Amino acid sequence: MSMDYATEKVRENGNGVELPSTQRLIPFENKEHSPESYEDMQLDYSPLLFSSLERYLPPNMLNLPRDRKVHFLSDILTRYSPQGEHTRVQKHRTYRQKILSNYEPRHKELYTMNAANFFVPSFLKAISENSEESFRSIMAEPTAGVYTFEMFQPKFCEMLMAEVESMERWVHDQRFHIICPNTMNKYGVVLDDFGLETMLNKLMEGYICPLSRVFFPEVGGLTLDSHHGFVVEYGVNRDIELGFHVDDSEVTLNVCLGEQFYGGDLFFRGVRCDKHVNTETQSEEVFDYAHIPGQAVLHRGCHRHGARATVSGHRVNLVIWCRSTVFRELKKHQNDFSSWCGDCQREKKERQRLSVAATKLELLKRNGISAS
Ligand SMILES: O=C(O)CCC(=O)C(=O)O
Ligand SMILES: [Fe+2]
Repeated sequence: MSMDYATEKVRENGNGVELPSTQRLIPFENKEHSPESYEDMQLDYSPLLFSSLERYLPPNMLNLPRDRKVHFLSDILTRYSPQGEHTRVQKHRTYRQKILSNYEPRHKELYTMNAANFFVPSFLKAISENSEESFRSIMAEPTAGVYTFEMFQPKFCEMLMAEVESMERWVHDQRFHIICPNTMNKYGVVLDDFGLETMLNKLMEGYICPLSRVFFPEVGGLTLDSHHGFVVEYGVNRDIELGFHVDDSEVTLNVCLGEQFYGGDLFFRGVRCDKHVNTETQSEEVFDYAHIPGQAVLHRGCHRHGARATVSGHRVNLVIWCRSTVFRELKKHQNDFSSWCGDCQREKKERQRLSVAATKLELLKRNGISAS
């Protein structure tokens, strides 16, 4: 089975460049500082990016006026972006503005987080208790690192599907050319592009982060700071299946919204780091999951998976790829991921086994020598 990296179109070809030492962010997040909101400002990059980066400002800059901080951070971001990337960011901004100023939402209530109306009570209770015990009380972990639980109210799922239908009708009527959810799914919409970014960010911060902090701390679950939120659709005249891949995320939330369908099972095949992404699957890593409307699946982005053919009916899933800038940066400086990669773990065990064997042999030899 060959492996694909599912990516979001606009993130392809990102490169980094070295910054002059005079203009640097500090290497560790200042957790005591509460960042300001930049949502009301006209910016070249996501306002959320400015809020996340604020915690990395040199201490003497933290209390400067917002426009000074924006200036400093934009300068850094522009240096990081090769011209192509910068143009892409600008184009994407214009693209979103075009949608936002023309598309009339069908269910405005979806665009603001309303926990009591969105989530089922058991989920809300577990989140408010905020402990591993409370999370486990509403979850199953059918295979290591895959958590399933009831999350959304049926009304929310119906409204979101109706909203997506209305977005698609608008796209069709306007003959608007939309960006696909990612490089693999051709049917569906990027919810962030249609004005749901703020709501989905609240969903990530308030309702995914508490879980990822407990279940996925070693892959950036402690520091999720951005997301890519989209809906994918399968069935007749849509995508049929989804090939074997890893997500462009640290943690993925995948919720089946509906409707009626046969097939479409998710298949999981073990967690891997970039180096081992194409290695063989071990029998204990094989796990298949049948989607149930309203049920969420939470897994690491690097847990290799795909979706089997939806053989009849229509399947609609909400997918949120959650990312951590800090984790991605740290990953560049490491090469042993044995705390989560199945093959790094196997390699480490093998190294330990060889080392124990070598030590035993050495001891035997020494004993042999001293015995003679
Ligand atoms: O169709 C599904 O449920 C899987 C979707 C998925 O894996 C993805 O979009 O990354
Ligand atoms: Fe995926």
